[in-house]
Amino acid sequence: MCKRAVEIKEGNIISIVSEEDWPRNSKTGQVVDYGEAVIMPGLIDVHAHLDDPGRTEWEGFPSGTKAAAAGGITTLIDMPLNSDPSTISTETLKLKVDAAEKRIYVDVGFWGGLVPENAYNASALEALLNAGVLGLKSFMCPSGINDFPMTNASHIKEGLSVLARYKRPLLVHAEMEKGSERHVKLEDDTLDTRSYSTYLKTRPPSWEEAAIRELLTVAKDTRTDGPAEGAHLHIVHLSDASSSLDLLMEAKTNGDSITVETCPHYLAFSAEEIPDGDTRFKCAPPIRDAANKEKLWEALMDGHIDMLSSDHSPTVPELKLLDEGNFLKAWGGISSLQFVLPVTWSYGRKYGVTLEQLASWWSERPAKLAGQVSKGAIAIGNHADLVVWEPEAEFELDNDHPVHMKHPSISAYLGRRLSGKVLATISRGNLVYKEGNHAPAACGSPILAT
Ligand SMILES: NC(=O)N[C@H]1NC(=O)NC1=O
Ligand SMILES: [Zn+2]
Ligand SMILES: [Zn+2]
Repeated sequence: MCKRAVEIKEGNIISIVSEEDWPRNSKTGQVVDYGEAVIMPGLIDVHAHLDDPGRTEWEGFPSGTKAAAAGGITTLIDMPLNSDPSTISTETLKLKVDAAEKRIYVDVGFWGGLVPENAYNASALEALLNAGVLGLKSFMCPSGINDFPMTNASHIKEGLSVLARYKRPLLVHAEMEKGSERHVKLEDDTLDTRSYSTYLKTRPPSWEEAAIRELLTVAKDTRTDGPAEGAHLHIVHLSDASSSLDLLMEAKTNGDSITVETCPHYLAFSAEEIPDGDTRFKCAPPIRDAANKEKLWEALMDGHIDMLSSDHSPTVPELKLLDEGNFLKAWGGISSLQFVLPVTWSYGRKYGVTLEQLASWWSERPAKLAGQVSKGAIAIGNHADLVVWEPEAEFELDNDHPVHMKHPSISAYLGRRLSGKVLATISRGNLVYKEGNHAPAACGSPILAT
């Protein structure tokens, strides 16, 4: 690894100086020497639920962005659901932006929701895009949130045709309920609801495969000279590394404008090790078996999975039903925002993950997806969004570890030993986090597309 100095002025990177050139380039400004630590582009998490406004007892902009800053994330894009109301109109976007104002420690952009109510209303979607959402998000199965109903392929086709004019993406939660393929009947009262395998059987890989197969009937519109050229489809949180992934690889070969993310929890955990009743691990799609996890790593290392995101989807501890341990009734969602960098690094080392790959999965490609041309790389002219961290420093994620998310107790990572300690996080030149402390003021900026 080479030694470099990054020179920052007014929030931007103005030069990158090599070690030999330091003396000649010595400047009058403040110099901070981070010694042997690694300086990488700040992470960009394109998939986080901060639940603000309306469900701030679940998370919130201040706690969520403090956790992000402590984890080296300098930008996050907030999902349109789990807040109340959902972000599906210009009015509800305004509520988001107002709620973020002066309460965020890193930059925050917003996805808008594509729902049946607005899907056939091009002018409503245009208004939402004009108001600054970076793209849209929809579900192909029930979302768990009443004012965020699911979409079908025809809604998605309509959405893509509007997005094409804005060159912005549609993110899709790709699971489609196939009743006949549920391997358990939910009304069966002999089910062992504390057993993870019971839950796993309720959402088989065929649900992901069915959704992706359906999506690909409209994804071809995004090809060059297709009716939705300029639009882009992005599959969120892929868990199934078999047929679903094969379909996506084929679509890419055919020229569809399509990318896919997976999340650290699918790369760190496997079904076999999830204890009975431990609903901290419940998410959708579910964490699958160890063989699937190996295949996900292979696909990530081979470049078939494009990027990573947290899908940080917290709730209040009561709704995780940890006492009862009922996997069928507990809230589905993993709490992870602060830990994604050390988790990806710690669990990825045995696969030979490099720092360059981390920067590609967590910064460069997410920036491209979210249309952030001034972010995602340490380059002259870019925002000075940086994480300084020590890959070799190990720490125990025990009760003494400072955790900034609103409900640390529901995180499946608690109790793990991780390597990779964030020393400092710099967002647009501001030191937003340093060794356990945050900047006194919440100086992140809301990001609106123009
Ligand atoms: N509504 C919501 O956040 N759902 C998320 N939770 C989860 O585990 N998967 C999701 O899509
Ligand atoms: Zn989802
Ligand atoms: Zn999500």
